[in-house]
Order: sequence, then structure tokens, then C-alpha cells
Amino acid sequence: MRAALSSTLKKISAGAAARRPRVAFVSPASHHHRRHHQSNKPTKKRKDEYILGPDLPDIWATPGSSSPPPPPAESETGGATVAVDAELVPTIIDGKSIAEEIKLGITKEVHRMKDTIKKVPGLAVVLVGQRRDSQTYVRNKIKACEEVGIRSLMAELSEGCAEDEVLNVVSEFNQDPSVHGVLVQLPLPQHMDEDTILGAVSLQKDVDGFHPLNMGNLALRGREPLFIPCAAKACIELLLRSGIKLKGKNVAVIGRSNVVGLPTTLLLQRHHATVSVVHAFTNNPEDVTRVADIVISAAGVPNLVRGSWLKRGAIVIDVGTNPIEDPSFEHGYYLRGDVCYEEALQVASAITPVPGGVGPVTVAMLLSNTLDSAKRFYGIRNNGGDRRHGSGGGSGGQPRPTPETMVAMFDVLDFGAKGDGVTDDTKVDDIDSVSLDHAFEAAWAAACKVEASTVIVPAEFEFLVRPISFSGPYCEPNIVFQLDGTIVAPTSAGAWGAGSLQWLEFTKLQEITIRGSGVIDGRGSVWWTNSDSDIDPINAELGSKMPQIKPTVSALLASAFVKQTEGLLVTVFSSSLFQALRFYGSYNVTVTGIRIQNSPRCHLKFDNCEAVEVFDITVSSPGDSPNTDGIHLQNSRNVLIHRVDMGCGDDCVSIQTGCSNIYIHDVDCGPGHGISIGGLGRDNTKACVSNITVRDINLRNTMTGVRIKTWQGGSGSVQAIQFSNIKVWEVQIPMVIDQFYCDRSSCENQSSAVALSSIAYESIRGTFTVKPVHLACSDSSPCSGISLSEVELEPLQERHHMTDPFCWQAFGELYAPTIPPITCLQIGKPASNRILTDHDLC
Ligand SMILES: NC(=O)C1=CN([C@@H]2O[C@H](COP(=O)(O)OP(=O)(O)OC[C@H]3O[C@@H](n4cnc5c(N)ncnc54)[C@H](OP(=O)(O)O)[C@@H]3O)[C@@H](O)[C@H]2O)C=CC1
Ligand SMILES: Nc1nc(=O)c2c([nH]1)NC[C@@H]1CN(c3ccc(C(=O)N[C@@H](CCC(=O)O)C(=O)O)cc3)C=[N+]21
Repeated sequence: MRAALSSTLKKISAGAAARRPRVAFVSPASHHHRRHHQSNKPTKKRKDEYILGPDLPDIWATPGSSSPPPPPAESETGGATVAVDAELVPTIIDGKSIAEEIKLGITKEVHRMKDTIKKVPGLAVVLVGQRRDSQTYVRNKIKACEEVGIRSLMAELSEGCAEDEVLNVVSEFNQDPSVHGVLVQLPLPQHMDEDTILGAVSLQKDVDGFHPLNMGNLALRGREPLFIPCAAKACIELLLRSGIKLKGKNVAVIGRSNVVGLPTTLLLQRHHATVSVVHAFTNNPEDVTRVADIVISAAGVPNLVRGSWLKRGAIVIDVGTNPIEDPSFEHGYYLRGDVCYEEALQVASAITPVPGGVGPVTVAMLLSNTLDSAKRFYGIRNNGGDRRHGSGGGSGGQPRPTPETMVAMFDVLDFGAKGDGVTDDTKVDDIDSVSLDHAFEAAWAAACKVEASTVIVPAEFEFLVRPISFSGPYCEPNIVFQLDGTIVAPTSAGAWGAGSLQWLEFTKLQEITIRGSGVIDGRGSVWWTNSDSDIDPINAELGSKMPQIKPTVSALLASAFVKQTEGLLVTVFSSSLFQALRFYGSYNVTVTGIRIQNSPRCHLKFDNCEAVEVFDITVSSPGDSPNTDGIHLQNSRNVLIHRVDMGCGDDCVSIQTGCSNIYIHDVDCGPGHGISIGGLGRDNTKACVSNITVRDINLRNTMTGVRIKTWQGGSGSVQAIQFSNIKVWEVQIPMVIDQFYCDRSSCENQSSAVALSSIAYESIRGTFTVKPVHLACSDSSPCSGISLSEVELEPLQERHHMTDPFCWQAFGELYAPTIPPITCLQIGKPASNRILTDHDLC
């Protein structure tokens, strides 16, 4: 920055300043030790109030209602009260060092972006023809990109190329996802239509801000453009960073081009300046400029603005960059501004030089727009980024990311979701009548591209979502699904595709987290009443086909359960009942905080997953809703489930084949059917389940407590199961092993079975309503290694006392006297009468 400053100094002293050494510079680095002109006291604001980026001041907010209008003239800009006789020391506004400071900030952000999401912004420049000045500007832009770490691409086309060629290049850049800004250097050759070409630049990548929609939004009150033209932004930036206030100032803008004059005028008005526009047809332009506190010139006419055009103490921003042919200069020309600099220095209180004034800051603004575009593309929001929509307030209670922890965030609202609970957020028409497929799908597609990104489903919104698959396998790892709002399922059959078995599915992902305080509501009641409940659930669950000599459980339970099944319609829907939330084939899955309720079937399912943690969630559906499992595990390993509150119409937790290393603790269950392993081995299949720990569980009003159920005819094994500290209240049968599981009225007797061994029950206490213990093992494959300790189960009412513990082919150890005494357990090992084959081994 020092170098930049001194080079500017040199340039000045070589020219005008040689005669006028009384110059003060404004540069961010030198600001505090430079002397300012007494009557021009730039009140330097805190740096972060000047804003880089698309943010506009909230200028339209409350016209007239907030602060009273400023007095017509203020002394600080050198109005009437300027001490005319005092020596005027003009401040040279050092654009070069201001640009350096801005670029430093951009560099930091680009690096942070690279570190956190492994992406950098990309700028594509299209240059047509060989204008030397254009080549210089473009070179400057590319060089500046390199300085801050923005990737730059350049397309050079010949002067005589066809318009279509330019359009093709633009179109390619529009489509390139690594390009976030597209700039077509002006002027274009005569034979080309500027409007056509500029209009072809994607609105989202229009870092020049020249697209009619961006320009229109800049002009319209209450609207915000995606980008503000760089030169206009540079003028404002220079003024603000030099501590010059705009509110109420008289500003004369010379020039009304789309590129500079017009957007500058618009932007100035957003800052509450009073703007006069001077153009080629203005009579006596000097009459206009002479009363202006600030003169901004963008006419493209060297030395147009004479000293006599300026009010004493005026502030002069010289946008004009006019190449003057001179072979003695390196590129064959030198630059002059619109302002006769030497004369202006005599009257102005502050002025931008050319070069070294507006130009470098314009380039910095281009970089800033490109960075903003990339951040928008990747969904990155900085600290305090305000919400565009509703009152959602973002991620409900989660701390906002600071710029240091830049996170790519994709809010479904930004992808067109309505969140009114009525509109199908599956199909959304955007403002530009561009039909986005699926707001949730689009948000997911965007998040999928960025490592460690976040999809946001904001609080206080209700989203109607049809079946959807949030699918890898080509997604970047570590995606967070921040669910603070409510997602509801459609209730009409039409909204469901034929045969969809799950509603919200996450598949083939590495590190996927669902968290937040939101709700997933399956609105299953329509499905429950329509479901095929022709089977008595008690018979279905415990109506095992036992050898005749044993009492049938179903007979016992029938009296305890009252279930209305008559007269219910069996409809086509029953075949497409679905799981609310399902994870498939994923690694490192976390589900926390949320509530899942009223699923038509299973609430939360994990299939082929590894390293799963579920905690602090609530699962809820009515006790009489059919088949509504709480959490269903299948072919999954290393699963930790804790601090879960569950009430549902079926198993609270159901552990199926292929599961091992499952640890479940601190779970409340009820109503529901308890915690179950199985049914396993259906249709003579092989089942393998091992290393399951279930501890510190409260079961209230459930059908069973902890249960293992297998079908006859299966193979494989269940081993190393531990149930400890299980508390039961009014549970029909707290401890169940059922190797005769059958959901039909009759199941064929078969000899093979899934082998059960090493099953420990430790501290199982509370009250039951049907029977304390039911351990019914297979004749051909008795259960071995059942250990019972601290079992204390009391009948809720005296009449239940009639039913004693039941055991069949159950072998193991009793470690303490139990209540009631479980004398039916056979102590020791069963006589091995079965030859194990590979088929049985897991
Ligand atoms: N430093 C920077 O970052 C940038 C500098 N520039 C420079 O700014 C200047 C203007 O650029 P641009 O807007 O693209 O140019 P244009 O030629 O498109 O527009 C010039 C504007 O100035 C007006 N004008 C021309 N002559 C006079 C005059 N004698 N008196 C009053 N008004 C006049 C024109 O009026 P009318 O509408 O009636 O024709 C027109 O509105 C150029 O020197 C350009 O190089 C441009 C962009 C960035
Ligand atoms: N699509 C498009 N967007 C533009 O923003 C655009 C354009 N076309 N066409 C031309 C004008 C002009 N313009 C300048 C940018 C930087 C300097 C600049 O960096 N000037 C340096 C000196 C340049 C030099 O080294 O010669 C300075 O003033 O110190 C000048 C002028 C952007 N324009």
C-alpha cells in the first residue's frame, strides 16, 4: 500500500502538484495522520459501515418519518460557510490504496471459501477486438483476479467475428458452474448489437450489473438488484470511504450512460442525495455543476470540467478515463480524466486523480461482485445476513455462522418453496417463470455440490412435500439438513406415486445429519383408517402357532386388547404405505432434535447404514395406528440410539437382520409394542443379529417389553444380547422370546430356526398385565445362555397373578431369586442335538 501511495504521489508531483505541494491524501492506511482541510471534515465512519457487497443502505425505509430532512446546505462540504479565504488544501482521494484495502478483504474471503468449501469464485471476461485501452483494462481485471485468488477465464475474439460467436461464448460461460461472473468488455465493435449481447449474460452472473432486470431493480424502490454496476459503486465507495456523507447533498452527475451515469444517479438517490444530471444537451452545464457539493463526471471528454465549473470546496469524482494518443507512452497513449485536474485542485476540497482514482476501485468492485455471485451460488451467507423471506429468522436458535465459519447454506425458501402448508412445495414456479423442479430437490442439488453444506428448512413454515429422495452417491460429504420448520406429507392418494414405500429418503451419503427443532409429520391417519387391518393385531403379533400343549398367547391377549377392525375399507393405498424418513446405504448418519409423527408406517428407518446416531428426538403416533414402528434398523452396524421419546402403534425399536453393535439407552416407549429384535427368519431366510445392548429403558402401557421374535424355518443366529435396567409399567408381557412368531392365523411347523444364544436380562422391573415372562424357544434349536438377574415383575392387578412365567426350551442361568420365581428356565446348556452347517453360521 505504501508503494501504491508513493507512486501516486510521484505522478501528482510530476504534474500539477509540483506547483501545488499542499495536497492531502485520503487513503485508508494514511487516513488518520493526514491533515484534512479544516472546513471539509470528513467524518470517517467505522470501516464496516461502508459496505462491500451487494448490500444497499436501507434508504427507502421511512421517507420523512425517521429523521427530519437535513438542512439544505452543510458547511462540511464546502458550502457557503466555507472560509473562502482560508487556504484550501485539497484531499486527493487515493483510489489505488482504497482498492488495495478492498482487495485485501476479498482475498481473505476467497481464501476462507477455498478452505471451507474447496471452491473459488470464477470470472470470465469476453474481449472482442484489439482496442488497446480495452486490452489494458481487461488485463488489469485479470491481474486483480489473480491477486485475490479469483479464477479468471478470458475469451478473446477478433474484431470482425460474428455476433453469434460472441453469443456462443457468453452462453458457454453462462453454463459453466465454475464461472460466477461474466463480463463483456465494452465498447463492442460497431456491427454488434450491445443490447443483444449484454442481455444474453445470465442474470445470476451479470457482475457488471448491466442486465435490464438488475438495472430496473436498482431503479425501483423496494427492490434490490443482484449486482450494481462497478463504476457507480466505485464512486459511492470512494466517497463513503473518504468520510463524505451523501444524504441531502447536491450532486451533479455528468453523463447518463447505462454504464456509468445512470446507475450512479440511481445509487446516489438511494443514499438520499439530490442529483442533477448533465448530458450532451444540457445548456450551460457549468451552472448546474457550480452549485453542486459533489461533481461526478463520466462524460468521456478530456478536460471538460474546468475549475470555473466547480464551487469552492466541491468534491470531485472523475470517472472519465480518456486515452490520449501519445507514442512516447508505453502503450502509445496516456490517460486523462474528464476534469481539468490542475484547475480543479485550486478549488476542490477533494478530488480523485486519473489514473489512480475511480479506475482501480471499479476493478475492486468487479471482484467484489464476483465474490458475491459465487457466495450466492454456493449459498454462503455471512454473519447477520438478513432473511429475504417471512419472519422465519433462519436456523431457529442455531447460532448464525460467523464469517470465520463460512458455511454454504441452502434455504428451501430461496429455492422457491412456499412453506404455507398448502402449496405443494414439490413443484414451484419462480418469479421469472422459470420452473424449478422441486424446491427441496433444487436445494438439495445445490447442497450436494458443496462439502459441509447445510440445507435449511426454516422455522415457522410448513412445507408440503411429496415423496422425495435426497440422494448421493455423488454428493460431497457432510451435509446438514437443518430442520426447524415442519414438513408435512400429502394426504391425497394422487400425490403419491405408485408403489412409493418411503416419503423422505436419504440414500448413499457420507456424513449426513438431520437436526433442528422441526417436525416431520406423515399425516398418516388417512392411511391408517384405510389400511388392511383384517388381521387381529394381537394374533398377528403374538398369536404364535405353538405346539398344542402350550397355552396360546393370542388367547390370553385377546381379552386385553380391544381392536375395531370391522367395517374398515381395504383400499389400494394399503400397498403403498410408506416410511416417513428412511436412510439407506449411508455412513455416519446423525438424526437429532426433531420430532417425527404420524407416519403412515415406520417413522424412522435405517437400512444398510453404518455409524448411526439418533438422539434427543421424539417419535409419536397413536397407540392404535397399525404398523407404525418407531425406529426400524436393518443391515446396519454401529448404531447408537439414546434419549428418544417414543409412542407409536407398533415396535418402538425394531431390530432386523444384519444388525450388529447396536446400543440403545435412555429410551422411553409407550404406547407401542416395546423394543423388538425380529421377526427374523421369515420364509426360511437366514438372519444374523449380534451385540445388541438395550439399557435404561422405560416402557409404559406397551404390548411387550423387550422381545426377540423369530419365524419357524429360518436359520442364522441372534447372539450377545443384553437387556438391562428395563422399567415397565402396565406392560402386557415384559420379557418375550417367541420362536413361533406368525402373523397369520396358522403357520406351518418347521424344525429349523434362527439360533438364540447369550441373552442377558438384568434388572427388569415393574408391572405387567398379562404375563411376566414368556420364553418360547424352538424344539430343534433351544435357546442357550439366557441369564436372568434382578427380575422383579408384579402383576398390576391380582387376577394377573394367575399367569405364571412361561418357558419352553429355554436354557441358561438364574443369578438371583426373581419375582415371580422363574422356575421354568432350564439351568445349564441344552443337549446339542443339532448339527450346525455353514447355513447357520453368521
Ligand atoms: N474509471 C472507470 O472505472 C470507468 C471509466 N469510464 C470512463 O467514463 C467515461 C464515460 O463512459 P461511458 O459512460 O461509458 O461513456 P458514454 O459515451 O456511453 O456516455 C457519455 C455520457 O456523457 C455525456 N456527454 C458526452 N459529452 C458531453 C458533454 N460535452 N457535456 C455533457 N455531457 C456529455 C453523454 O450525453 P448524451 O447521453 O446526451 O450523449 C453521455 O450520457 C469514459 O471516459 C470512460 O472511459 C467508464 C467506465 C468505468
Ligand atoms: N463491460 C464493461 N465493464 C466495464 O466496467 C467497463 C467496460 N466494459 N468498458 C470500459 C470501461 C472503462 N473501465 C475501466 C476500468 C478500470 C480502469 C482502470 O483500472 N484504470 C486505471 C488505469 C488503467 C491503466 O493501467 O491504464 C486507473 O484509472 O488508475 C479504467 C477504466 C471499465 N469499463
